[in-house]
Amino acid sequence: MVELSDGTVPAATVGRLPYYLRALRDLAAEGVDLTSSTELAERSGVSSAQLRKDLSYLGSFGTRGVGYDVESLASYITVALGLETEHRLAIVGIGNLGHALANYSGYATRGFQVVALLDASPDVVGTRVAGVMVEHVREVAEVIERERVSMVVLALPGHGAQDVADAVVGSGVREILNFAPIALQVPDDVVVRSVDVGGELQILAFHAATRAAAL
Ligand SMILES: NC(=O)c1ccc[n+]([C@@H]2O[C@H](COP(=O)([O-])OP(=O)(O)OC[C@H]3O[C@@H](n4cnc5c(N)ncnc54)[C@H](O)[C@@H]3O)[C@@H](O)[C@H]2O)c1
Repeated sequence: MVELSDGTVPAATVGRLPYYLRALRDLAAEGVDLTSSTELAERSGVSSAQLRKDLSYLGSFGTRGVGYDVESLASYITVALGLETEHRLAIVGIGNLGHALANYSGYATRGFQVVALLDASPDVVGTRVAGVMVEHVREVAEVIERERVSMVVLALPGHGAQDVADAVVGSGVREILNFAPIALQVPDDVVVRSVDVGGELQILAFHAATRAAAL
């Protein structure tokens, strides 16, 4: 039994596990049964020392001179990440971003299913996106209960996001992926992961500026 939630596994390690899992699944799809830390690290975009350290937090894996068993390590990480049971997602805010997220086809293979879409606009409510009917955000609590939603993605403007987050948390959801440009206030037992493409691009711009300054 792996316990990732008790703080014994560093957050940065947890953040890299999905990359290891994806690399392992690619290897399995290619018919590879055994892999080395060098190969798995290379495919995951980390050093092999980092990979070995990360995996050491989860337990003891691999046989010296033989490598890692692809299937069993993938299963172990799948369990560690809580992906052996499917997570049911709701997306709130079905504009440009919400449409793109709803239509993303990669959820199923990674343990997720989009079961509910919500918006506030009459232009969108009642339409179907990726096969799911968009419902009004005022019904978010009922929808979460009916569809047994376990995670919510917020893709609405910043000004409405806190109210929606409060309703979502009030309905029992403890994991939120936030694209709205605000820092959400949530209780301590709620995990919010915020995505900021603009911020990531600014970091790349910093590296570009640093490289240019060094020339
Ligand atoms: N974090 C990132 O990297 C990133 C990237 C792109 C967009 N965004 C943010 O994501 C949000 C959506 O962007 P977009 O381009 O899809 O905008 P958009 O205007 O196309 O869509 C926003 C949608 O949210 C709906 N909405 C507004 N208030 C709502 C409420 N209270 N409850 C439910 N739905 C509501 C609108 O009706 C609309 O359909 C914006 O806040 C934007 O800043 C973030």
